[in-house]
Amino acid sequence: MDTKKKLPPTIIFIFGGSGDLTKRKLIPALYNLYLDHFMPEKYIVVGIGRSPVSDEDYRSKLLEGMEEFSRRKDHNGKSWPAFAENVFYQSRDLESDESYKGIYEYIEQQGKTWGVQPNVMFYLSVAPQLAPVIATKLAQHKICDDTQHTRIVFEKPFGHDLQSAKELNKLLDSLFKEEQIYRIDHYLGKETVQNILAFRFANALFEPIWNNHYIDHIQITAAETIGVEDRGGYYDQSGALRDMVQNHVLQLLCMIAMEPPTSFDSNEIRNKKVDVLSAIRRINVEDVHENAVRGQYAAGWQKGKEVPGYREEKGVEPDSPVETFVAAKFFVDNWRWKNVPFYIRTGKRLHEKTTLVTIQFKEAPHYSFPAEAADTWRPNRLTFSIQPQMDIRIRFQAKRPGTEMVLTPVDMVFNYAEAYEEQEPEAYETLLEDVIEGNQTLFMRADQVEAAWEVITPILEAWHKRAPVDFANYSPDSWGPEDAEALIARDGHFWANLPTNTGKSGSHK
Ligand SMILES: NC(=O)C1=CN([C@@H]2O[C@H](COP(=O)(O)OP(=O)(O)OC[C@H]3O[C@@H](n4cnc5c(N)ncnc54)[C@H](OP(=O)(O)O)[C@@H]3O)[C@@H](O)[C@H]2O)C=CC1
Ligand SMILES: O=C1O[C@H](COP(=O)(O)O)[C@@H](O)[C@H](O)[C@H]1O
Repeated sequence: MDTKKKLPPTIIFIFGGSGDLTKRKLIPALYNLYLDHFMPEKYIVVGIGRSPVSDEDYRSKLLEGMEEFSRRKDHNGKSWPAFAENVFYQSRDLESDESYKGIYEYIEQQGKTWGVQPNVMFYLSVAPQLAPVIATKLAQHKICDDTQHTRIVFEKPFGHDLQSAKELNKLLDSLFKEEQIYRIDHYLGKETVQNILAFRFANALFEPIWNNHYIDHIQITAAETIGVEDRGGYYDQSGALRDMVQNHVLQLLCMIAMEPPTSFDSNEIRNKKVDVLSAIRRINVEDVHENAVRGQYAAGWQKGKEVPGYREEKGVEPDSPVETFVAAKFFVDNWRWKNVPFYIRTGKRLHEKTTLVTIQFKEAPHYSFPAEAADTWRPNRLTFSIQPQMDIRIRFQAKRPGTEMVLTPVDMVFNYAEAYEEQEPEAYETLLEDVIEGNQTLFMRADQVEAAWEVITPILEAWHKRAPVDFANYSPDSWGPEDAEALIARDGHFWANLPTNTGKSGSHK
């Protein structure tokens, strides 16, 4: 069978088709979907930007680096040239009405050629300030009507703060149906993130202990080694709290903390996540310094390479107060999670690229072993290693081989690469496939976005009021500022990293 599902003919407009995200993520994802037979039989991809580029040059530019980003080489008779035949470029200014007349006519014409009204996806891969302009013009020109035929995809950031997110949601609500709107959080498309739900809700084993009776605390780490690269202009208006915590980190928290859904219906899942976000205790602005820490990377060395400090990056103000690191402590005020701290940290130019969710269980209630047997006794720990290492591991005590009773912590590991031959899809592949098929489960609903903004608003306010202290306060290749260690150490814990013997069962520090 050539296509897994019979999908209607589809036109995919990528607004911002000449941009970075399109080249690095969107086109490789669409190409991989095509290779895997997940694209509709009839499709057209139209990149739109202002730069004048011919179709041929556009395709050549997209192909540069494709080897690096595409998972697979040509197979099953499918190839880049055959895919690219249906990829076009149009030079249009998306602030001008003329452009939308042209887009309208293009869709009409293509519908006639195919003999059917096509599904149309508009992917807004443009700067966020263009989003309301484009949405308004799409509606004014009756291009994005309120039928299921048209879908509109919004990249992050969705709003700059609670107020602007509300305004954008209000505008979109006045123009489109919620079923047409896809707000992307690419972490939700990651295979290992989706597997948190499978792990929790497809297995009966863990649910009875998934609560404050057995869980001591939870940690979420989303660490990156890169700096802001060429996105300094954007990042300096954003910072780590907006860029990572408001969306990706809080969504991970929701996956861990949500109640079991009654079905896999997209609204049911999203309702359960909104419940978590609404239950997160709002930190008083005056108490933010006790619950949240910020940092900014200094100049220094990383993996043998000299790297600039944040304030020396292109597009960044030389006295920028913007944070490149955040650590915070949250509580989810409900029956399940009462008094269980959720520690989160994220930052750039850290020691390792790693995204980890760690569930730390409480200590065994009674040590029946002799004290000398258990000097490295550790409480049980479950770790979801999201990336780049992809595994789920459970730490437990085992007897070390020998005549003496000596206990050491070991890991039982489920490793994706060892368990499955198939290569996992990139997040954008999963998400684009869902938009093509009209499945909103992995996309943010309006109330979800607003609830997440509400969680971070007190921190934004407190940091806006108080000048940052001691910036730049952490070195490249470190784990962030010392205050982040203090935040968790005050509660008698320390940040968890993956054991160095990653991927194999073995002893655990
Ligand atoms: N790049 C990344 O890694 C990530 C990006 N994002 C988000 O994705 C979006 C796009 O980011 P990115 O690709 O990096 O941005 P770029 O700056 O690389 O690209 C912006 C695109 O917008 C086009 N554009 C700008 N103004 C107009 C206009 N008036 N009319 C038509 N086209 C216009 C540009 O075309 P031209 O220059 O030809 O006019 C270009 O194609 C942003 O919202 C960003 O926050 C989210 C996560 C990661
Ligand atoms: O959304 C964003 O995510 C990336 C990190 O994504 P990952 O999939 O590589 O973990 C981050 O670098 C970027 O600043 C942020 O906008």
